[in-house]
Order: sequence, then C-alpha cells, then structure tokens
Amino acid sequence: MACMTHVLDPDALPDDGRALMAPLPPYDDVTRSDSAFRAFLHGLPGVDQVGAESRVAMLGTRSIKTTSKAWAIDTAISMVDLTTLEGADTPGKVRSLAAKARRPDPGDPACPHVAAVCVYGDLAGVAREALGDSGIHVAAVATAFPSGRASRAVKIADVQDAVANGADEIDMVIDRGAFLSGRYLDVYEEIVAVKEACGDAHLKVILETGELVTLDNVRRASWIAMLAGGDFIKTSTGKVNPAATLPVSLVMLEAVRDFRAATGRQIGFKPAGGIRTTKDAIKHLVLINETVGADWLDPDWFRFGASSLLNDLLLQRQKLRTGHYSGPDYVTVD
Ligand SMILES: O=C[C@H](O)COP(=O)(O)O
Repeated sequence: MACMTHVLDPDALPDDGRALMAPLPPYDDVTRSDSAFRAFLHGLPGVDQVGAESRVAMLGTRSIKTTSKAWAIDTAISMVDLTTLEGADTPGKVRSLAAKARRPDPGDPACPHVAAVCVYGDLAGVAREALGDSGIHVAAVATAFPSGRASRAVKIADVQDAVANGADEIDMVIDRGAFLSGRYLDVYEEIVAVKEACGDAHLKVILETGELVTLDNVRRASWIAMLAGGDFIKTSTGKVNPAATLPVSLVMLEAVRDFRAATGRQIGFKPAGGIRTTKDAIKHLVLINETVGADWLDPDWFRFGASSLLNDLLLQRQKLRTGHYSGPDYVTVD
C-alpha cells in the first residue's frame, strides 16, 4: 500500500493526550471542544437525499463495452477484501480462503489476486502464514466488532492482539451509541486512540451506515473518521441491513473527495456488506470514476468488503473468456 501521511504531526505533540487530536489544517481548531465540533459537523452542507438517489439511479443505467467489462472485472477482483466473519470460522476455512485469494482462478494465472483477506483477529496469524509473501494484505476486524460495545481498553487490546497476530490492516467499528447521542468528540477520540494502537497497520473506520439513520449523519461520521486519522472509511460490518447502498457510497465518496481538496490527504473508501454481483461491483466502479475520479481506482484506495462477490466476478470473467458459464464446480460456493 502506498505510503499515507498520518493526520498528526508527531513533532507538534505536547504532553497532554488532547493534543493527539489536532487534525490537519484548515481543521485544526474544530475538535477543541464538544460544541465547536458539533457546530462544524452540523455546518457541513446538507445531503439532498432525493438528488443522491436519482444520481446513483442514473449512473446505474450506464452500460460498458465488452473490453471495458473485462478490465472492470479484473480491477474489481484486485480490489476485493475476501471476507469471512463467522463464529464458526476455523483455521482450515481461513487457509482455503487464503488459497482462493492468491489464485482466484487456478486455471488462469492471468487472473489477479485479491487485495486482502479479512478475518477476526484471532485468525489473523493463520491468514498471515497462508498468504506468505503474496503481497495480499491481512485485514482483521477489531474493537468489539460488530457491535463496538466494550470499554475502550478492551477495544485497544483487541486491536493490539490482531496486529500482534499479523494483521496489517485493522477494520474498526465506530461507537454508534456515542454518535447517535451527539457525543462526537468521544467517537473522534476513540478513533485517534485506535489509530495509535494500530502502529504501522492501516486503519479502516466502519461507520455502520445502516444504523446512522440519515445521509447527513453518514457525511458527519465520515468527517469524524477522516479528521481522526482513518486511512479508509468503510460503510458497514455486513451484519446490519441496509449495508453498502449506492446513495451511501456516493455521500462517502464525496466526503473523501472534499477532504482531499481541503487537506491534501487522500483517504480510501470501502463499501462492504451485500455486494454480491458483478453488476453491483461495476456500478461502484462507475460511481468512483464519476465522483472522485481515477485516483481512487486502485486497491490502495478502494476495496470491496465481500464474502461472495468474488464467485460472481469469476463466473462472469469465465463467461467473457469462453462465451459460456462454467459448471457449478468452477467456483467454490461459500
Ligand atoms: O466486510 C465485509 C462484509 O462482512 C461482507 O459482507 P457480505 O457477506 O454481505 O459480502
């Protein structure tokens, strides 16, 4: 992953922990108090929900040529965080997922590998070992995923454990209870603390947009996560419906676009949960291209969090190459 600039300037840190929370200019002042932060977040432009829905509906009707489709499928494969997040996960399941991540189509060496394997923290070591020097990242969910209901100390220990086990990407959940009761600074401070605990691991901040009620809240939570130093903002855990809807993705993409324009710092975006078809993936690629541009069309800056999307991408890829769908044993159905 390309080097990302940390939002904090370590040389500027006085002794008290609060200084750890100074975001980049021109926003260095907005977290000085609860009321200042609330005023900033509620002063962000309101989201036109009807406009967002009609824009994504319009983009969803775009057709793409067969040659572009082949490119889009391979690009989407290279952006998948291949995920298993079940209580019944075993080391064997993670090893077989890692094998699939490395060689999604064992019959075609030209098929790209995925971006990352995403697991619970206790299985990060198994994934790390199985992925070896493939260049595939190990992402671990942490901070009492998916509810986020635990003390901060427990969440930090969860992150440290996942990193010690070999995760180089941490997918944290925000405290939605704090967010929805207006305690924005608490949400912010927790992300800052988790980022510190990540060390060199990159941090994806899951907003769980299906619980945030409005698109205005999605915009506010995106800004909290970006100001706090998240490397990526991510829609959902995959455990709550609705998850990665296109209007939500549009709002979050606008947030990363506006944040880069204001601060010069680029933040990645990861829609996750409920993205199962090649059609859904291509709609997202069109949305990126139209909203933030080609700078984000790269696995360093865009990921799909998905457990079964890869299977459909492989089926459609095979269909493009051979003109027909392969038998049911061509992809593992999981
Ligand atoms: O982060 C990824 C999600 O947990 C996967 O959700 P999904 O099973 O709906 O693809």
